[in-house]
Amino acid sequence: MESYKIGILKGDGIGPEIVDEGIKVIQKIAALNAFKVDFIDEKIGGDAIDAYGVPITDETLKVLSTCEAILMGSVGDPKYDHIAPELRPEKALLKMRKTLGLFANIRPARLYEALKEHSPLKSSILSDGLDICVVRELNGGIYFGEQVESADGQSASDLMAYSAPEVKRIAKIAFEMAMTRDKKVTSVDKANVLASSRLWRKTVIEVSKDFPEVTLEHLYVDNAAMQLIINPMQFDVILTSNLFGDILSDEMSVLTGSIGLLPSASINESKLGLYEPIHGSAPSIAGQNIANPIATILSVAMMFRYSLGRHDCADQIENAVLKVLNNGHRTIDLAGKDQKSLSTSEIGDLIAEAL
Ligand SMILES: NC(=O)c1ccc[n+]([C@@H]2O[C@H](COP(=O)([O-])OP(=O)(O)OC[C@H]3O[C@@H](n4cnc5c(N)ncnc54)[C@H](O)[C@@H]3O)[C@@H](O)[C@H]2O)c1
Ligand SMILES: CC(C)[C@H](C(=O)O)[C@@H](O)C(=O)O
Ligand SMILES: [Mg+2]
Repeated sequence: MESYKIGILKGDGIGPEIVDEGIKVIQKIAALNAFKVDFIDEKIGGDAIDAYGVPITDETLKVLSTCEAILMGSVGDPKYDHIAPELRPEKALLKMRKTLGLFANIRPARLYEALKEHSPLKSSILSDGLDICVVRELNGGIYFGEQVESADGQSASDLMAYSAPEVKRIAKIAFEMAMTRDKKVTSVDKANVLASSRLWRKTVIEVSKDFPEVTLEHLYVDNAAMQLIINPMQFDVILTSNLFGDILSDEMSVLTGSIGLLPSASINESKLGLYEPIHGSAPSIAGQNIANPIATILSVAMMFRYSLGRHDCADQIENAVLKVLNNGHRTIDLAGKDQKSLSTSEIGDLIAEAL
């Protein structure tokens, strides 16, 4: 019997609740398609700090590197806001992304017909639905540049640096993605101000020559943030750097109705992938069984598509999510004022049943 080894990182806040629903869906899919899954539970973030004193251990990273894919919930909690920067829960995520070489962060956003009224945008702006894929560079830029804090605590700096090979490899992913979609890439930078963005733009233009069928446009990030609101239909693939991609993807999630819906894949050269919702640990709703698990469940679908090569299972999961939404089932982030909301686990049950 075919079998897959999947690393599980529940993490902090709503992480354990939403990952449990992801596991529920994997178990049902495995039963339906007659394959076996070995779940390897590891700790990350505050959960690891409490157990081991560090947000991720080298042993955990080693174990994860032997998996075919990793499913993560989220990390972070205000209670760790004042510990040393190297020990923060978020540092674990950055270390894992870097150590495992997960340089390509794919963040698709789709507005489902059933959720149209949940988008803050007028229906005239969203006439044909919305289907955008952000391809975010995840191993470089300001997240990994030199950080300096003066001894007197009066100045600090973060370096935003990119090399041409780093830009090239993520640009290639974006153009390849565009070839499977509407053949348009919008590269977002700040080339009117930043040297690293000028290198970014020059390199993206070079890579575009290998993809003559793809239309390439460039936008400055400030304008891109505005264009996402006034004319989101113009976008197909958005190619951008680590920081800009982080910000624009949260903005984009709102257009689809809720940040609780958006999945992500972070992939390396050998297709090992980390799959996680784009949102965080949502501390204020943690432990109440009310978080939306759909972003996590759609991340599981991406796992089957990108790391496990099981497009059939990915389609099955995406169709089940669609069915549940079309039947009007909602967690509290999407329930109307007079509408009954379902819990995290009830939505997970319904999706598993709909498979
Ligand atoms: N990948 C990650 O693990 C990740 C991503 C972003 C933020 N964080 C961390 O999470 C913590 C909280 O950060 P934040 O508040 O800025 O962002 P957040 O994404 O956790 O929450 C933003 C808002 O969205 C809501 N929300 C998020 N996910 C939801 C879901 N599934 N269902 C319903 N509502 C949801 C929250 O309640 C909150 O109102 C911080 O420690 C931050 O560093 C972690
Ligand atoms: C928690 C944080 C390090 C992370 C990021 O900035 O990449 C998060 O916001 C995300 O979007 O995955
Ligand atoms: Mg983010």
